[in-house]
Amino acid sequence: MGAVSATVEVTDLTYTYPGADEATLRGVSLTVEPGTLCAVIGPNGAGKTTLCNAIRGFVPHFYKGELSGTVRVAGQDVPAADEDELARTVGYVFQNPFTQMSGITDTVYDELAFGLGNLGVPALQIRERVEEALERARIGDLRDRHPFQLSGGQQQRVALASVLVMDQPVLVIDEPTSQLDPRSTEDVFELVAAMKEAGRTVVLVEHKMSLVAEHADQVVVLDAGEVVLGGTPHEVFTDPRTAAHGALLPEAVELAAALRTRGVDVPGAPLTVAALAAALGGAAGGTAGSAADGGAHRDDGTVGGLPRRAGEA
Ligand SMILES: Nc1ncnc2c1ncn2[C@@H]1O[C@H](COP(=O)(O)OP(=O)(O)OP(=O)(O)O)[C@@H](O)[C@H]1O
Repeated sequence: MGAVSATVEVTDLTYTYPGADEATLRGVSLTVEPGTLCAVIGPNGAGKTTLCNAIRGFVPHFYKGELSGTVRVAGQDVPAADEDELARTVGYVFQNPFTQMSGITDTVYDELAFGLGNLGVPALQIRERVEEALERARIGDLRDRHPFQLSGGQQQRVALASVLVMDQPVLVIDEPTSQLDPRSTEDVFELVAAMKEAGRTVVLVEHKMSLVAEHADQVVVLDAGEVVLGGTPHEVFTDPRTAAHGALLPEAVELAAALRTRGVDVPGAPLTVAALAAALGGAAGGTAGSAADGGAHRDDGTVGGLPRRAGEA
């Protein structure tokens, strides 16, 4: 698949829902480079979903309201862009995979083919792309199942595969794992990581901060519609202002703080449990991945089933 690389650029974005007294987003600016993952975190009601909707054009195309500032994706001015054009550039996966199913297909295979058919992609190409997406999302065994008769975790993988198959360069993913068990959560993140490694630009809202610490290149903290902090996971999660703004912290950061208050010397600033274990001198899962990345890399020389980039350890 050959998704072109695309930058997401939000500049001084202020947005007010129709009829609302106050703006939900206030002067938000962020840049997400191609092939990187930006996690948007912050307390409930901070405006994270609204920001996702601004990047995929639902704000203001669908919700209307008043918007100022700019949102650009792959050079396109999102509020002015044609919706079909945007659909080719931005894929999205939201919390409830059930609502993302088209509702008019009888099999997972047809569900994946549906969007491509709408775009007028030739049948042979559709077949090739669907087969590839089934394989990458490791849902080949579900191909003949009805999309509505799958578990939540299976549906979320199908939702991600139906984005993967469209080959959009930008993905907006809003709390994809909130309804999933730990195993399905891991599966979904493996796929998200693989999409990033394949060069896609990812904007992710996620409340599980250990996953954010492991996968994000950049973390943006939203509070009451404003970007109050931003930086690498290390910068954001070691900054005391993050928790003060009502954002959650990775469990390893909480654990390290608790251990320190009990007089345990925890060297460095471990963000993942694996890194914490390594810092404490324990077994951190052998040699799979560095302590800093929490062992996200697999031992078989691939990342989520895709080859590692050249030069990657
Ligand atoms: N369609 C809408 N019309 C009017 N106000 C809305 C609409 N959708 C969201 N809001 C308001 O915008 C604010 C931000 O909501 P948003 O869902 O973007 O926050 P969030 O950070 O994603 O929250 P959560 O973590 O709870 O999902 C809230 O005050 C919410 O009530």
